[in-house]
Amino acid sequence: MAGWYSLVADGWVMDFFWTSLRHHAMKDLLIHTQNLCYRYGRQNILKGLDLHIPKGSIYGFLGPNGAGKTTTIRLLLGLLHPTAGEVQLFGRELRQHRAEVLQKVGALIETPSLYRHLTGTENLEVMRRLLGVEKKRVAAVLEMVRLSADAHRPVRQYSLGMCQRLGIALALLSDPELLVLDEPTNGLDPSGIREMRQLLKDLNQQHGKTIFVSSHLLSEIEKTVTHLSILHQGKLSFEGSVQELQQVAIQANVLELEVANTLLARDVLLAHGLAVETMGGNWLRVAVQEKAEAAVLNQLLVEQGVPVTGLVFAQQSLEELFLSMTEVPSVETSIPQPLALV
Ligand SMILES: Nc1ncnc2c1ncn2[C@@H]1O[C@H](COP(=O)(O)OP(=O)(O)OP(=O)(O)O)[C@@H](O)[C@H]1O
Repeated sequence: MAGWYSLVADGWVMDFFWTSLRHHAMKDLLIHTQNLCYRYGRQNILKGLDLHIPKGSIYGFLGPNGAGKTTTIRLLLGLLHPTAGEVQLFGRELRQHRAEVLQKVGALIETPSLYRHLTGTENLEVMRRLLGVEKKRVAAVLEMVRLSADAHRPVRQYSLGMCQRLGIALALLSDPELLVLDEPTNGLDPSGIREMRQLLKDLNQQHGKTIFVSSHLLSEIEKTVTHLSILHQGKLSFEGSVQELQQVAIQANVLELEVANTLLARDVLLAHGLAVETMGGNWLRVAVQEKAEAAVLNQLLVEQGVPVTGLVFAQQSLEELFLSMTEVPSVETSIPQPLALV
């Protein structure tokens, strides 16, 4: 039986939940990667990513620090070349149509490069001239990121959240259809994070922007995104809608058992190939696929001389599911072990 971690590793999630995006009409995908691979020297960072970012979505790209999010974004923007696989933007292969497709993309990678002695307006004006866009875009993008009131203050007086919003305003100057944002909430306080979430929703819903946003925290973007993928050790462990991820969490039942002898119970369960986590007191956690397995496990433990004194189902939160998909599992391995002698 698969545990909640091996459930993902076994491809169970892929088989049952990677459906809606894979079958999205290709013309509706603003970003599509196939078997995207990247290596720094001998280190394989990305091992065959198939990303599907639908037009009109806010797509969260999740993974812990060092997972390869920035590397992926650099590949999407043509700043790095894949060691294998390809990137399509707006249905066209990036390498062959680079200039044409990238003019429809605005990007913010990590912290924006800003002239701190210049005002918000002046920073935008410098970029506006470089891009050759209309003068009225400056006021328009300041309004979009809600910086109009602070536009004439020098950037050195801006908070980190204001700097991030000015960075997004810079990315919006050319009126791109697609915004690519690398961890825009990094380092922001809770109110800055809330403002950023609202800004992304407004840009999506009121201004029609498709947004690809990376983050290492599900909780920061869970309520904002329409679709998401989870990057783990160079591969995607999930891609789909938020509702589909919730379905995975619901189906990944976790059974909590109170037993008289946790060491013996643990050995019995491990010997049957189950993923077991020791909790406080006399409690153990076991991942099961169906609720009916509770009765089977109860009987098994009793037969092996371990009375079960408590039995509760705990549903995984999305955050727990995300952690189980991206961390080295805290559960003990499900390698079968010999039964301990009573
Ligand atoms: N120029 C480089 N040369 C060698 N290795 C690199 C280089 N840039 C990144 N790496 C490595 O590639 C891996 C992925 O890095 P990347 O910055 O893409 O991850 P990330 O998911 O964006 O992480 P973070 O959230 O910490 O920025 C890391 O192990 C990193 O050390």
